[in-house]
Amino acid sequence: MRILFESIFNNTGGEVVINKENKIEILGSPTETALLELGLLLGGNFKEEREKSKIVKVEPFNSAKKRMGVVLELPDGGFRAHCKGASEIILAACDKFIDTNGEVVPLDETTINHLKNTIEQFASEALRTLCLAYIEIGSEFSAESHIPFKGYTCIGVVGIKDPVRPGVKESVAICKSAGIVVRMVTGDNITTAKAIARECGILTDKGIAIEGPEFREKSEEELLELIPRIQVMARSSPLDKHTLVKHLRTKFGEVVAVTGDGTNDAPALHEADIGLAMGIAGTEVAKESADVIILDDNFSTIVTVAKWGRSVYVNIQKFVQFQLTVNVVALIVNFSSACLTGNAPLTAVQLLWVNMIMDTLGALALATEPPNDDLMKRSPVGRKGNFISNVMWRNILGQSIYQFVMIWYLQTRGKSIFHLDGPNSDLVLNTLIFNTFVFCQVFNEISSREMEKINVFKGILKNYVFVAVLTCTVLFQIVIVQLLSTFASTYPLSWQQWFVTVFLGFIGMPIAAALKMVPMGSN
Ligand SMILES: Nc1ncnc2c1ncn2[C@@H]1O[C@H](COP(=O)(O)OP(=O)(O)OP(=O)(O)O)[C@@H](O)[C@H]1O
Ligand SMILES: [Ca+2]
Repeated sequence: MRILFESIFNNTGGEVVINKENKIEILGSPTETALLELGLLLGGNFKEEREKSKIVKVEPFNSAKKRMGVVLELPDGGFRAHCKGASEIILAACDKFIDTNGEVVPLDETTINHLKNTIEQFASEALRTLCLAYIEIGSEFSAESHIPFKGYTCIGVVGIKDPVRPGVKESVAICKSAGIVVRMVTGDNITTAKAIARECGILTDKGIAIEGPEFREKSEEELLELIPRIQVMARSSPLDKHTLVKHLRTKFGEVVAVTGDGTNDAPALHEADIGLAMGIAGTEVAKESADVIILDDNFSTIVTVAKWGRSVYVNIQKFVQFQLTVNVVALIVNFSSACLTGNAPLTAVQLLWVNMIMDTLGALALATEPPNDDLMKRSPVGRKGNFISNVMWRNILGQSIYQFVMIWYLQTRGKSIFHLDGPNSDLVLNTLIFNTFVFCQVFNEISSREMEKINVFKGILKNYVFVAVLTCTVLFQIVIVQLLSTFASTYPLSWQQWFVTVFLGFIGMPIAAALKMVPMGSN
C-alpha cells in the first residue's frame, strides 16, 4: 500500500489541489485524474506523500514510449524510480513483483500469465490498462543519468474505464451512410481498442485491427493492400498516425479528416485535409495544428461539421447554377438580337436590375438554405469531383434553352401575339420581354432550391430570407415596370400582359422538374 501511494502520488502528471470553495480538485489528463482519484479513494494523502520524498527527476509521459517515470530521493537515503505506462510494455520490464504478503519476490511464469490474463480481461472490457512498477537504484543517481528500464518490481495493474459517450454509435452510423469511413487510431492496447471500436460500430467483421509496431514494418506494397481495410490501429506512435493519413491522402487520393487532442496527434492533424482538435481536452499544440476546434469535444459535432460543410458546398452549387442560367440567357438574348436587329431588348438599367437579382439577392436567397439531413445520405464529392456537376449542366442548359427560345419567339412574334401596333409597340414588346425574363429568373430561383429533387417547395416557408428576397424581387419588378417607366425604359403593362408574362416565367418550373427526370451519371 505504501509503495502504491508513493507511486500514484509522485509518478503523475496531475495534481490534487484545494480549490477556492475549499473542495478537493484533481487536475490533469483523464488518465492521470482517474489514477489520483483511485489513490484518494484508497485513503491516500497527496500532500503528505509529496512531502515525504523529493522528486529529483521526471520523465514526462511520452506517447512514443507510452510510459512516464520519476526518481525519488528517499528520506533515509538512496533513490527509487517509479514508472507507469502501457501495461504490456511495463510488465516486460519487470522481473519481480510484490506478493500478497507484501514481500518482493521474483516473477514466475504463473504470475506473469496471471497478470497477462488480467490485462487481457480488463482490455476486453474496453478498459485502458496501466501497469505501475518501481525499482531501487541505490545511492548513485544524478539528475543527468537516465532512468533505468529493466529489473522493475511490478506493483500492480489498473484498468480505467473511459465510457463511450452516448450518441457516438449513431454518429458513426451517420458518417457511414454519408460515405465517410471512420477509422480509429489510438495509443491504447489492441484489445481495448477493438472492444471500444466494436462498441461504437467502427470495427466490423470485414475490417482489420492492427498494432502500430506491425504497421511500421510493412513494405510500401503491403501498405497499399492493407490500408483500405484498416479500421483500428492500436499502440500507435505519433508517426504511425501521420503515416496513415499521408498514405490515405497521397496514395489513395482520399480527403482525410483527423480528430485528436494530444500533442501526439499534432503531426497527423497537420497532415490531414481537415484537422479537428478537441477544444476542452485538447492541448495547445493540437489546437494549433488543427483547422477546426470542436468546442464541446463531442464526436457528434463532427457530423454537424460535415453536414454544414456539405450544405455550404451545395448552396454555392445551387447559386452558381442559377447565376449561370441567368448569364447565359441574358448574354445570348442581347448579343444575338444586337447582331441581328441592331438593338438589344434589355436596356442597361434593366440589366443592372437583373444583375442584382442574380448576384446579391440570388446569393442571399440560395446560400441561406439551412442544411438538411439528406445531405448525409449522399456520397462525398471527393478530391477530383467537378464543381459544376453533370446534373448542374443538365439543369443550366435545359433551362437556358427554354428561356432563350421563348424570348426569341416573343421578340419575333410578340407583336402579333399581343396585337401591338402604334408608336409604342417596340417599347411595350421590350417591356414584355424584360418582364418575362425577370419572372423566368424568379421561378428558376425556386427551382434551383433543389438540384435533383422534383419537390422544390419543401421547407421553403421556413427560409425567411428566401421568401423575403423573392417577395422584394417581385414587388420591385412591379414598381420598375409600372412606375419607373422613364428611368428603366419600360411601359406600364395591362393585367392581361402581366398574366401572360408571369405565366411564361412559370412554365420554367415544370420544365425544370421534367429536366430533373433526365438521368445523369453520378458525376
Ligand atoms: N499519463 C500516463 N502515464 C503513463 N502512461 C500513460 C499515460 N497516459 C496514457 N498512458 C499509456 O499510453 C497509452 C496511450 O498512448 P497515447 O497517448 O499515445 O495514445 P492516444 O491515442 O493519445 O490515446 P488517448 O487519446 O485515448 O489518450 C495508454 O494506453 C496508456 O497505456
Ligand atoms: Ca491522446
